[in-house]
Amino acid sequence: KNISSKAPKAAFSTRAIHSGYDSDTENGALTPPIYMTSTFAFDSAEQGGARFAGEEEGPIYSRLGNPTQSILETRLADLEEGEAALATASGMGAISAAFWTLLAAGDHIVADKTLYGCTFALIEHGLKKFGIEVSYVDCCNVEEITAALNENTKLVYFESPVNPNLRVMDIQKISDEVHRFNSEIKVIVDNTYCTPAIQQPLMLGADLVVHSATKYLGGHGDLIAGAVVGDAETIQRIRFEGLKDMTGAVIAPMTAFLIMRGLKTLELRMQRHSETALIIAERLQQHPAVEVTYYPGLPTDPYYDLAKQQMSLSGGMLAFELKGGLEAGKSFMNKLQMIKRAVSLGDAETLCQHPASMTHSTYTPEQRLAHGVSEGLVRLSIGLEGVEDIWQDIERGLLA
Ligand SMILES: C/C=C(/N=C/c1c(COP(=O)(O)O)cnc(C)c1O)C(=O)O
Repeated sequence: KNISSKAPKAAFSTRAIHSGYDSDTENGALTPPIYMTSTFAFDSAEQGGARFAGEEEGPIYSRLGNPTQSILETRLADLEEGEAALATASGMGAISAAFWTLLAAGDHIVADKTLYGCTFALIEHGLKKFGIEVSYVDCCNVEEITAALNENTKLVYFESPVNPNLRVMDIQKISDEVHRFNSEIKVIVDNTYCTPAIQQPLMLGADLVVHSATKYLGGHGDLIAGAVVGDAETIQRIRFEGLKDMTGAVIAPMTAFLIMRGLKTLELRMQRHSETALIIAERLQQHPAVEVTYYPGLPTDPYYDLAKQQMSLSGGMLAFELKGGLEAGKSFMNKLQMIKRAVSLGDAETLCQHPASMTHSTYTPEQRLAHGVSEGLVRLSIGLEGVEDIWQDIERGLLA
């Protein structure tokens, strides 16, 4: 049962646990069954035809949809305050399915200058190859966005906070200004760093939200998945064009089940990640070996006020630079013992990586300079371990 449909809206954590699933329909099973099937039998030839024609509801084939996946999609749409959601095999599957569905040769998009490395690569080595124009701007400055809009602009795309440098954008202001110019332009926000537990871009005027569900939504470093959330019509188009035919980036039923398991503790985990990250950020900021610390929860952070306004918590991601630059950063990383040197983020385990040579190595050094990914930056995904254990590992690295 979608609890929220009966009473006044249930709490976020209640909906994260229950929304979209009714055990009465599944022999009382407390948790959603995993439909490990590639295809579904029809009662008759006519029923099969009716389902393909969209005249009758019901499953057809697991690339077009699967009951376990559908429960997850209902839940994600509920949590992000969208009409519908599409779960995909990866975050890049979600982003590419959206781009390929919504764009055609000759179209123009505006994107923030700093994007996750593979999103940047999708634009540079994918969209551009098919005649799509891109303007990279600093989306923290709304005037730069509106100045870049033209009659061919179809999408405005950004992450907030940004991976890896934690710049924050004013989602409401951007959405208002872009839609004032042309209400047909879709504002797409990558909400991976926050999750709906912290920030709901659709409530701030955005048209679509994308996620790497690999990260906080799954929350346990044990899957790769993605999601797009938005209005029913657009999600339907992305499902039946970008997903079904163009990317085939279909989510596995087992993965959908694991994400629903992760969602049950999402609010709890984001609270703990945020609480610990703030303590670590404050200590880093005060440490003599640290040049600069980026964390929107620090009162001294340039994005502190805006983050306070549009994010309920400050999240578990932070980044910093050491006074000795890149070499010191690498030496720091190589001294870590409990903290893992690994890309990805949002796991119970604290992870540390070097964007310039890892997640953002798709940018050339010149591009990194222009797009705001500095060579010495170290990124931390603060996990759920004890804060003193995390700090002890970090401090050991800093003493090096
Ligand atoms: C190794 C991966 C990292 N990130 C990924 C990512 C994706 C892409 O998501 P899949 O990896 O395709 O699920 C989309 N959007 C954002 C803001 C991301 O950070 C990483 O940064 O460490």
